[in-house]
Amino acid sequence: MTPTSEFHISQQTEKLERLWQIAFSEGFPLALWQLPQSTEKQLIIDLSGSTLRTKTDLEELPSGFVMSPFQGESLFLRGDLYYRFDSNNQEIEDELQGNSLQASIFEKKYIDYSKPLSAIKASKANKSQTRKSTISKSEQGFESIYSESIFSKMVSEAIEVIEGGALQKVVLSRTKTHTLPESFEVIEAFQKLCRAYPNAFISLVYLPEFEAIWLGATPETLVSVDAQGMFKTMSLAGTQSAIAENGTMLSPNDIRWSGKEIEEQAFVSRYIIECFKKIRLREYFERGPKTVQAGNLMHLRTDYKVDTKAVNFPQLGTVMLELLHPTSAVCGMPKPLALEVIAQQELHQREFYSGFLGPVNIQQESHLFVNLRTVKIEGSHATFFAGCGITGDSNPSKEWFETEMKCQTLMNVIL
Ligand SMILES: C=C(O[C@H]1C=CC=C(C(=O)O)[C@@H]1O)C(=O)O
Repeated sequence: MTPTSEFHISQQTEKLERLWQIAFSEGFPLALWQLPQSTEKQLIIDLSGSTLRTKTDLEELPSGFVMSPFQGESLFLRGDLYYRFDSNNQEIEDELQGNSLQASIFEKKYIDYSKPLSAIKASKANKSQTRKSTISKSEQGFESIYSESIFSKMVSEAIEVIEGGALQKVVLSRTKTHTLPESFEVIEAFQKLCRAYPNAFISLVYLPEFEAIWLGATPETLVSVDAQGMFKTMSLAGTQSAIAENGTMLSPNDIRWSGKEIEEQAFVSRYIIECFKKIRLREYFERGPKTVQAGNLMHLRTDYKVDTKAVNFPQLGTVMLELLHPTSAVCGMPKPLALEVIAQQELHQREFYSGFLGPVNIQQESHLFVNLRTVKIEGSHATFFAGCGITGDSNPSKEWFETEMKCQTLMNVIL
């Protein structure tokens, strides 16, 4: 190998990290992700200077990345620059790249390979140090507005509403904030999640206007439409640990579900079928429920599929997205009352937790996921979000423990 090609290879493996650091310090919104069961990482950088707020219309939007809060308008990150990297972080350069001129202008302007990556990281650390001072004081370790007794009281009050008869299910959530270790690096954390959870959608999104980075490993597809026009969604609910008491990993066949968990997941399936009924769509394929593993957890999942070409319904993705979100995997049934109970009971704003996110119109595909198993990073603080489905048969301390396990999915890997 010649010294020049060695230099090229080291440039290539560092490129992902350099692009992230540069876009972050210059204040460009950007998103990095790995689709489930793929080893390819994709990155887009929005150079427009302001993030667009828009309805997620899959027929109208150009290539980009959608980040939607639980309630309110979605943000759209334009894919001005688009990169793909293989499992060794080597850039994949082929005809799909499509923006080579803009990319080379950007890279010439901002990337200085004579400056070691460590120096760029150090200047970035100084920036986030400045941000840190704007965040409320925190003890070392962890803090939360929720204690087990506060959360259990919320769950008990929700059960009382359910017993009153008007509400069938509600998903209540909580947060938990930690100080990040000194050695914490977002790209490294992202890579760790990619390795730990190959079946999840792993994402890292920087939103300068919120001064926050969102990192996540969600197991739940909300709406996906592939290049062949195949629409997919899923009903995911019911949670158990995937780890036995002796510390060994369980297999899905070892799991037995209680009536409460079966009912909780059936509510989500029924909700999806109601959405199909609203648009008089009968030609959907349904498979499940089956037990699936999501990292340290097991869930019950039913998959739904529609061939939009066969039913001549190209806008199905957009129409279903509008009907589905928020599903009763994150909200409840009936939806309006569940939203009221969430607003009354929860002490935090959900922000982007339990919203949806994902690439839109990239290589003629759109893949939107429910933003679960997610953490918001602001300066040196990480806020974890987790929720659980409450039905009439819920037990408050079990629900607390369930949210604890859901926070662990990310905490185990990044803290
Ligand atoms: C609301 C969350 O999970 C949903 C998805 C799977 C299982 C769930 C449950 O068992 O409650 C939730 O519906 C979360 O992870 O914060």
